[in-house]
Amino acid sequence: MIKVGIMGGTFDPIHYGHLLAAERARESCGLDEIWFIPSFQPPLKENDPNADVNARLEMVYRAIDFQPHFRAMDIELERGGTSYSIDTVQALQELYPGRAFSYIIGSDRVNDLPQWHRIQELAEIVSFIGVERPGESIDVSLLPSYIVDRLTVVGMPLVDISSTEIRQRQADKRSIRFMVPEKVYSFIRRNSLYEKPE
Ligand SMILES: Nc1ncnc2c1ncn2[C@@H]1O[C@H](COP(=O)(O)OP(=O)(O)OP(=O)(O)O)[C@@H](O)[C@H]1O
Ligand SMILES: O=C(O)c1ccc[n+]([C@@H]2O[C@H](COP(=O)([O-])O)[C@@H](O)[C@H]2O)c1
Repeated sequence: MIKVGIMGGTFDPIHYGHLLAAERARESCGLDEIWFIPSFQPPLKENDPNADVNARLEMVYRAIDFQPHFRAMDIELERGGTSYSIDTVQALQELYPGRAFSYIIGSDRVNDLPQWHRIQELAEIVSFIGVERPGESIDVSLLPSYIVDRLTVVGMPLVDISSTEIRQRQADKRSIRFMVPEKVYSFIRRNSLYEKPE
């Protein structure tokens, strides 16, 4: 079985927190590949993404350029609608047999796993790899056993970067350099993403 880690996200924009989470999950869990999958419409977020789908996908491509184990997939962007993970994983299983899928998620998303759509079915077909991020610790005592049994928490240095902060900094004309890979930085700047209208 080829072991695939799914790194799903809004990626509005992708940043070093996402990339390090994916790399540490790959190393700790012996994953063969990481598939970055931008959501069309993230299920539990109140606001719509700011940048359009093409820009978010392009930034993912730029961020993972030349990384041998990383690839990007537009399956959720093509499907449209709310990007439920159960739909994505079921489609991937049909399209790519012979793979074992794990879902890589930060601590904020680990804690809200019980609210995910058809979570019991999802937990039967994927395992979860959790990474800590600042602001919210993984609390397994609050999770049902069908999730805890399928969850591996891997270590990573806390990276205090969020896409929200990057968008806010860009709107305020503060620096976002070194929060994102250089090729993402130049794309954001060249296309004036996240800037406030004058
Ligand atoms: N700094 C980080 N460290 C570890 N995991 C992260 C980090 N930032 C995001 N993640 C995880 O990556 C996945 C996708 O995150 P997402 O694209 O929503 O980024 P975000 O920075 O949380 O965005 P926003 O600030 O817009 O909510 C989620 O599972 C999230 O928990
Ligand atoms: O399927 C769900 O109900 C569900 C609920 C919340 C998040 N997810 C997925 O988790 C990933 C991270 O979500 P987000 O909102 O932090 O960008 C992304 O792939 C989402 O589609 C999925």
